[in-house]
Amino acid sequence: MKLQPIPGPSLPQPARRYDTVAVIGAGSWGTALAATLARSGATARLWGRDPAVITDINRQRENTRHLPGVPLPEGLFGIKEMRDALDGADAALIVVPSRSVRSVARQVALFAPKGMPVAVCAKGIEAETGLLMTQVAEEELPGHPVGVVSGPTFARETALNHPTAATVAFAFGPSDRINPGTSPAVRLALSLTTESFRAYVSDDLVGVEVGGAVKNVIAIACGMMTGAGFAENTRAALITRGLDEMKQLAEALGGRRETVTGLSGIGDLTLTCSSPTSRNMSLGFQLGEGVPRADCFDGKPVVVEGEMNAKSVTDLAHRVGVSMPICEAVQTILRDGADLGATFAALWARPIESEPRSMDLVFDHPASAQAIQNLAERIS
Ligand SMILES: NC(=O)C1=CN([C@@H]2O[C@H](COP(=O)(O)OP(=O)(O)OC[C@H]3O[C@@H](n4cnc5c(N)ncnc54)[C@H](OP(=O)(O)O)[C@@H]3O)[C@@H](O)[C@H]2O)C=CC1
Ligand SMILES: O=C(CO)COP(=O)(O)O
Repeated sequence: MKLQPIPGPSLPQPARRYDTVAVIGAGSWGTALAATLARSGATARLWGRDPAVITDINRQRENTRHLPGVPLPEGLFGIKEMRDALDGADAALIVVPSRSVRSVARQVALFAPKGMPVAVCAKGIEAETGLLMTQVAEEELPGHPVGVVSGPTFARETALNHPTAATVAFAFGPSDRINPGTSPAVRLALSLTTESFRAYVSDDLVGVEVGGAVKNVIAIACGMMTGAGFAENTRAALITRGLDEMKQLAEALGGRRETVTGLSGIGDLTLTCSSPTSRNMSLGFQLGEGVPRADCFDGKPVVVEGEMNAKSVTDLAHRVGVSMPICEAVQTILRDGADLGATFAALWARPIESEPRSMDLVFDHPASAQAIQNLAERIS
């Protein structure tokens, strides 16, 4: 008698990294991610809009404009034409400032074959629409799985191979649940894994992205109060209450609370609020010291996402009925020109609230106008 194979459940397939990844945006973070991909054994095609930067990357093995002093590994190739970067690639990362994500995703759609996974690595919310970055990319890239890479990752440290961890999030469809090894999240996480870069996988895009957008605004607040001369108590209060604002917004938009306590939430919030390496913290610090905006960073243009996103974050919070008083304070100072000292004094003098918010208790207290005035003077 001849034995027939018994049909059974298909075995999960092993995970395989992407061999070739296009990195669209040759700034500091795009270069650091391309270096990580190349170190993990993938071919990293790094596209930038400025041919001089690309020439430097290929000739000097260094991005002298955005990441000077960091040697770039083999396997990383600077590419001048976006079409060439995307042609035959297995996946793409979009790594430009949030305000440019829509226009860049539109260009990517011209050259990326349908089905190619695209991860957005910018941190922000679109000003005009209130959409998260992956929602913007999804509008421009129909037919592509769209995800996000986010976490506590200063570009220079990542590029210098310091131990670093981040989250890669894509939606998991039914086939991804049966075969997670073939899902874009797992494959991209593998493609980024090196001896020093550790990637976690998630399916909560909203939770991950809200963390990245809100932490920058809170970091500006921390910088402002540090620059004004206050210290650790103040910063810890802002980080903790900032985390609460992040959590409320993420949940209101359908994200998960536990994502906010992960790398892309509290991880990135702590990093960004703790170090002058952060451009957001640093802007806040200079403003807190009284430096006029035009003179911050010695007048050089610097990407400060929290400054660009304070309004989009608070507008979105209004729309979904979430109270975000710290983000609101930053927004009023940056965008409406409110006085920094008076705004923070008013923030501190708000009615007594419950922690957790779910107790839903609010009590007025007799903070006199004089007390608020006193604190405002100490801050200014
Ligand atoms: N730096 C970091 O540590 C990290 C940054 N991020 C996020 O990454 C995103 C990018 O920031 P980052 O790399 O730091 O910024 P950088 O200022 O270092 O680089 C920005 C890059 O984007 C390019 N760019 C801007 N607009 C366009 C456009 N319309 N088309 C094509 N290219 C464009 C710039 O080109 P050009 O040089 O020609 O102006 C530059 O190469 C931000 O959202 C940031 O929050 C996330 C994690 C870590
Ligand atoms: O997002 C970052 C680290 O995770 C970079 O922070 P800054 O943009 O404030 O420098």
